[in-house]
Amino acid sequence: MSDRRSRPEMILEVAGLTMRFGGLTAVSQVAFTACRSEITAVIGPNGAGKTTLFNCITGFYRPTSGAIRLHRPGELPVDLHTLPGHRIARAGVARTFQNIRLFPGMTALENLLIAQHNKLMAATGWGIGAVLGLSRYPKAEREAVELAKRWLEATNLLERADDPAGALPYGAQRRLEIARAMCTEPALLCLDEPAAGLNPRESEELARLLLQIRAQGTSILLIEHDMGVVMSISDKVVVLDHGKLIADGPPAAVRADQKVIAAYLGEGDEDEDVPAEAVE
Ligand SMILES: Nc1ncnc2c1ncn2[C@@H]1O[C@H](COP(=O)(O)OP(=O)(O)OP(=O)(O)O)[C@@H](O)[C@H]1O
Repeated sequence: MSDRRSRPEMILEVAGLTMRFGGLTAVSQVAFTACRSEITAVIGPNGAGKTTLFNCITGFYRPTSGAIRLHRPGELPVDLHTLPGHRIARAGVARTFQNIRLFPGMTALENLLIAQHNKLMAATGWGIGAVLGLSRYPKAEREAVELAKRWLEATNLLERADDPAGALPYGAQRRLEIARAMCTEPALLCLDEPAAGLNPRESEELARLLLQIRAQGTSILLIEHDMGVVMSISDKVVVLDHGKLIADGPPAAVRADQKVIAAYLGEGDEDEDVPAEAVE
């Protein structure tokens, strides 16, 4: 009998993924893998299909064809391409968005507790346990607050725990979004342009945070235009151009790839050139 357990090193497998919008093929036959406890970056010029790929992985779009599988150690692979978004989140995939989507009127701490709503509801036995006086809620609530505080500390936001999320500076809101995603204790954290709008100091702080998240065992899939961040922290870089995968490998190899250079030069956007200084 064949052993269908996941290979230990792989967390995400994308195979023959295609997404069409009417006559437009935004993602075409894309295939790559992301490894456990690694940072995998997805880069490419504007319109290359990065966000569409992310939306397929996180369940916002149902791909036209192909497969996306989550491999967790010792478990059967999960076919993410067949699941709705909330089931994908429950399977262990968390995401942040290009545009910040916090609850601005709630405090930073409350935003992190909301992220743990499912866990807290389960602790009440979805209400039934509470009626019977069997609720494990107080303990679960204490643990949820502990976890939230741990991530507020990791993101340097502990002092702002009671401030409304909407009152935080932009860079702090970006970090809070990551903290919120981490409070769901994901196996795979998907980040859509987390460095967008950050100043160089904030980008460095973000890079350190992502390395810390990787060090504690969470795998990261990252769409990012900031090549300084991508090249300095990624274990692997996947490059899309016009919906197709054109390169896939370690940062230094990808940066030297002629197809990648041509794709970025073709775009004529100085900001997005793959910078020489970003590669050690
Ligand atoms: N919902 C949609 N309906 C129709 N076309 C779409 C939709 N979403 C994306 N597209 C098209 O698919 C292509 C890929 O877009 P996508 O946003 O995935 O690229 P991207 O690499 O994320 O770009 P950027 O770096 O500018 O964010 C583009 O031509 C875009 O116009």
